[in-house]
Amino acid sequence: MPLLEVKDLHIGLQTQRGPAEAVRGIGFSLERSETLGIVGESGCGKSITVMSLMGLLPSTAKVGGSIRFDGTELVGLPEKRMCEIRGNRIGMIFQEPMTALNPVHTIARQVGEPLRLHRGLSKADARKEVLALLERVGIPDAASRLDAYPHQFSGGQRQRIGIAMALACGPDLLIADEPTTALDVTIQKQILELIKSLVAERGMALILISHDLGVIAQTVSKMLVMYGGSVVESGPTEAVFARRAHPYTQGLFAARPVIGAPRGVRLATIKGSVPELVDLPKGCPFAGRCSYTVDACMTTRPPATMLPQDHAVRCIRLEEIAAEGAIAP
Ligand SMILES: Nc1ncnc2c1ncn2[C@@H]1O[C@H](COP(=O)(O)OP(=O)(O)OP(=O)(O)O)[C@@H](O)[C@H]1O
Repeated sequence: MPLLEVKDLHIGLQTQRGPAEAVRGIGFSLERSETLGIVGESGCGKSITVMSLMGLLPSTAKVGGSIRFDGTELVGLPEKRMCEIRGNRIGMIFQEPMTALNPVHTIARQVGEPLRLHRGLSKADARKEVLALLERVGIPDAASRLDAYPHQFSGGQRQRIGIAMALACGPDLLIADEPTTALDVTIQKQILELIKSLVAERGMALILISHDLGVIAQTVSKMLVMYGGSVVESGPTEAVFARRAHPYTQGLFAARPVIGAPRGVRLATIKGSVPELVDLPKGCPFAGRCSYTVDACMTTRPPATMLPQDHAVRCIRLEEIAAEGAIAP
């Protein structure tokens, strides 16, 4: 049984322009200790997807389909039972560490809180455990800083504290939503290395959201490419990187910054912008921006075509695009 199995997940949200589907029938699964990346432009539904795994969607959201975590169905799970899973079996690291940290509580209190809540540890035992965690995530001189407040730490250190909090109860699944985006470039690498080493050391499964394809390549073994609330391509990271079968994936690769590119060379961008949820076409979500679009793309939801190695692509023009030699080697 996989640790996590998501099937036909739909998430409806109330937007300013009325109700809209932010996630439109996605599926994936994750074994214990497996690592999965989610890529896609801003607004394509990555955060909403992982928020649904944590039971943290707005109360007006409508969720359909199934999210099975270690045998328990999370869709429709009462909040009390969801609380037993969130922060205990599933830990989350946020883009902005202050999302997880409370400015008015000491580090010892807040990192220790999940330990007291879920593990029933005494204050003194939680404090000992917090010290060990802070030392593991690389907070210098942690023993003398247990009673400090978040603002007394740098941005990188706050993210380390956020990681300690997410790990406190030894979760089976760690979710990291753009965990390095808000940090200085030099710190980004260190935080990513820390996450990777902790995931390997503790045998946790990982879901990493990143817009950085380099980070995805270095960190996860399989990946989803999302667009307009759908998964347009998925598979082992190596296979997706090698073939880039969907026109949207090709666009993402073409638009990525290349280290060492001559100055003044402009990056390619994907023409057009992400459509608003209420304006998504009935068929392929990318149809409005894709240079291969034909009429059928606007009306038909593309079924998944399976390529070797469990690599799936949702594009009805896959064969023509391959025949035109448009696929990058
Ligand atoms: N609470 C909300 N109410 C209404 N619409 C929302 C809400 N949260 C997100 N959305 C919309 O849902 C869509 C998906 O958002 P989501 O945050 O999941 O995208 P994302 O791919 O994670 O982008 P980003 O990288 O910017 O976080 C967007 O169109 C967004 O505007």
